[in-house]
Amino acid sequence: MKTGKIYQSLSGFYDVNSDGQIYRTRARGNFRKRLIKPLVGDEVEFDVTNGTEGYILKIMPRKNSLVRPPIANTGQAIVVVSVIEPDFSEILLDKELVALEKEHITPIIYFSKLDLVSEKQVDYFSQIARDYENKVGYQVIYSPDQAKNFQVLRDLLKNKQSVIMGQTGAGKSTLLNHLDPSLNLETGEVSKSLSRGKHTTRKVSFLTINNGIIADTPGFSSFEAADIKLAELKNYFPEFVRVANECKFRECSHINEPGCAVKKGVENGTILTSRYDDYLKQYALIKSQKIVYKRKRGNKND
Ligand SMILES: Nc1nc2c(ncn2[C@@H]2O[C@H](COP(=O)(O)OP(=O)(O)OP(=O)(O)O)[C@@H](O)[C@H]2O)c(=O)[nH]1
Ligand SMILES: [Zn+2]
Repeated sequence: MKTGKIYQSLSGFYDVNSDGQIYRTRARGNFRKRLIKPLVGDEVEFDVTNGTEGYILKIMPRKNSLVRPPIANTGQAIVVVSVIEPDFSEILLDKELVALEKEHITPIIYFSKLDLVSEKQVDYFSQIARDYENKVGYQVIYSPDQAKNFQVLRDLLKNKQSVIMGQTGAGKSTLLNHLDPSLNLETGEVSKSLSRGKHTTRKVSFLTINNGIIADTPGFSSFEAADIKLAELKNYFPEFVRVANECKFRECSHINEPGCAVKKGVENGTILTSRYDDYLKQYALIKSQKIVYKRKRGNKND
C-alpha cells in the first residue's frame, strides 16, 4: 500500500503522485457504489498492481472540495474573469465567490482581456476591480502592467496548492502560459458569433509553477450555486458578515427586516448595490429550487 496525491483525472483514470513517481490508478468498485468520486487534490491510499498501475483504496478526509471545478484540498483559487469575449458577468463572478467562500478557499480575482477594450471601458472595469478590493475585500489583479500582474501571481502561487477557474474562453490557459511559458498549454479561439468559448481544457491536472502546484480546469458556460442552504447564503458575502452584528435582529436575512445594517450599507454606499442585488438573485434562486424539490417529493408521496 502506498499514499499519494491525485494529480490528474481523465476518463476514469487517476494519476497519483507518490514521492515524485506517477501511478495510473482506477477507483475500486466499492467507491462507485458509495458514490464517492476521487478528485484531483485528494490524498489517497492505493495499491500498486502492475509497475506503475494501481487501484485507489481509500480517500483521506478532505479539507474542502468544489464541484465546479472538481477539486479537493485547495487553499486558494485564481478566478479568471474576462471583461469581453465572453462578456463580463457580475452574477457569475459572485456565484463563483460564494462557492469559494463556502469552502473557505481564498479567491484571487484576475481580469483578463483588458487589452481588448477601449480606454473608457478599462476605467469602468478598474472601478469594479477597486470596489471588489475595497468594499468586498478580495485581492484583484487588474493592472495595465501585465508583467507586474504575472509576477504578483507567481509570488502568490509559490509553494502553495491552488486552482484556476473561470468561464470557457476566459483565458485560464493563456494566463498559465504567461506565468510559465514552458508549460506550452493549448489555448482556444473564442467563437465570436456566440461570444462563448470553445472548450479547450478537458481534464483537471496539476501544473507546477514557482514550486507550487496549480490545477488547470475545464471552463464552464454556466455556474449554479452549489448546494447552499437559504439561511447560509448571507454568510458567504464577507462584507455582509462584517456588519451583520449591527443588524437589529440576530438572524437578519438582510431582506425585509427593519434596522438592517447591510441595507443601510447599501444606502450609504459602503456595500455595493450590485453585490446586494446578486445576493437577492441567488436567494430567490435557492428558494425556487427548494420549492421545486418539495413539489417533486410531494408528488412521490401522493
Ligand atoms: N487579447 C487577449 N486575448 C486573450 C487574453 N486571454 C485569453 N485570450 C484569448 O482568448 C482565447 C481563449 O483563451 P484560453 O486561454 O484558451 O481560455 P480558457 O479559459 O483556458 O478556455 P477553456 O480551456 O475552454 O476553459 C484564446 O484565443 C486566447 O488567445 C487576453 O488577456 N488578451
Ligand atoms: Zn441585516
